[in-house]
Amino acid sequence: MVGMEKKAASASSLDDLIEKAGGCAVIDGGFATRLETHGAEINDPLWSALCLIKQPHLIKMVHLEYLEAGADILVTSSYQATIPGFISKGLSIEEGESLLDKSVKLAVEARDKFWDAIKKVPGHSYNRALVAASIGSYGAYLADGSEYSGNYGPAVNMQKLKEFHRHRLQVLVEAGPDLLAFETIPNKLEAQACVELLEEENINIPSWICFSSVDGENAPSGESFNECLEIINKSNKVHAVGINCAPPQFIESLICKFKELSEKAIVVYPNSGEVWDGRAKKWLPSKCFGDDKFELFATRWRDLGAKLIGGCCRTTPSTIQAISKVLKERS
Ligand SMILES: C[S+](C)CC[C@H](N)C(=O)O
Ligand SMILES: N[C@@H](CCS)C(=O)O
Ligand SMILES: [Zn+2]
Repeated sequence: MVGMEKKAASASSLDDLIEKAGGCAVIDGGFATRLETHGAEINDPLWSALCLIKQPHLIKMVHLEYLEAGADILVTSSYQATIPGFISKGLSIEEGESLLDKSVKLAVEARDKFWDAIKKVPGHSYNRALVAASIGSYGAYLADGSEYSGNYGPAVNMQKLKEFHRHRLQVLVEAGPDLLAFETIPNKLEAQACVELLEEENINIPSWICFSSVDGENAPSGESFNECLEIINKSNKVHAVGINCAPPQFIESLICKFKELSEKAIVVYPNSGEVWDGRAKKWLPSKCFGDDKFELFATRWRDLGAKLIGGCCRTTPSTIQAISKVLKERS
C-alpha cells in the first residue's frame, strides 16, 4: 500500500510538469555536444563522462545553459558513466559511485540555482525543471558505436545486461533524480533487461525508455518496435517510451507507430540528422537540420501527440530555445 501511494505520487511529478508546460514538456539538447563547444576533450571511452572526473564545472554550466534556453527537463551527464568504465581509469568502486552521485547532484544544483533566481522574476514563463538521470545503453559503454547497431554479440545475454545496469541504476536512484532516462536502447533484449530491473529493484521514480533507430522503422537490431514495446507495455514502472538520437526525419512516422503500439506517453529527442562514425569517433558530415526546422518539427510532433520533446546529439541550447519558444508560445 505504501509502495502504491509512493508510485502514484511520483508518476504525477512528470504528469504535472507536462500539464504545467501546456501539454508538452521540453527536454534539453545534446549534452556532450555542448560540452565540446566549451572545449571539453571527450574523445575517450568514457566520452562525456570524462568531464565528471576532469571538468565538472563545465557540466553545471551546460545544464544552466539548457535551463536558460527553456528546458523543462535536464538529462544528467551519466550517459556513458559506469562503474567498470571508471575502474578502467584506475578509480575505485567507491570513487565511481561518487561520480555517478555527482552527475545527479550537479544537475540538481543547476536546477535549484536557476529556479531560485528565475522564480523571483515577475511574469517569467519557466517551469521548475525536473532532473532525469541518464542511463545509456550497454552499447554506449562499449564505445564502439553499437548503440546504433544493437549487435552485442552472442555472449551478451539477459543476465549480463542486468548485471551491467543494476549497480549504476541503484546508485543513480539513491542520488535522488526526479526521473530515469534510459537512452539509445538498440534492441529488445536490453529493453527487457531495463524493464525487469525496474521491477526487481522496485524503482518508484518515473522512467522513460528511448530507442535509437537507423532505418526509421525498427530498432537498430532490426527487431520491430512492435516486439520491443510489447515488453514495455506490460510494465507500470515505465511512464514514457520513444526515440532519441535518431535523425529528425524519422520522428513523425515513429510517433504514429508508437501511438498505435502503446498507450504510454511518447518522448522524442532526435539528433541533428548527422551520423556517428563509431570507429573514427566523429560525426560524419551529412544532412543536418537547423533550429528553424526543429521549430517546425516540434509543433508537428506535439500535434501528433508527443508529450516530451527535445534534442539529442549535435543539437544545442539554441535548438532548445527554438523548440521551447514554439511549444510555449514565448516571444
Ligand atoms: C551517442 S554516441 C555519439 C556516444 C559515444 C559513443 N558511445 C562512443 O563512445 O563512441
Ligand atoms: N544524453 C546524452 C545522449 C547521447 S546519445 C547526451 O546528450 O550527450
Ligand atoms: Zn545522442
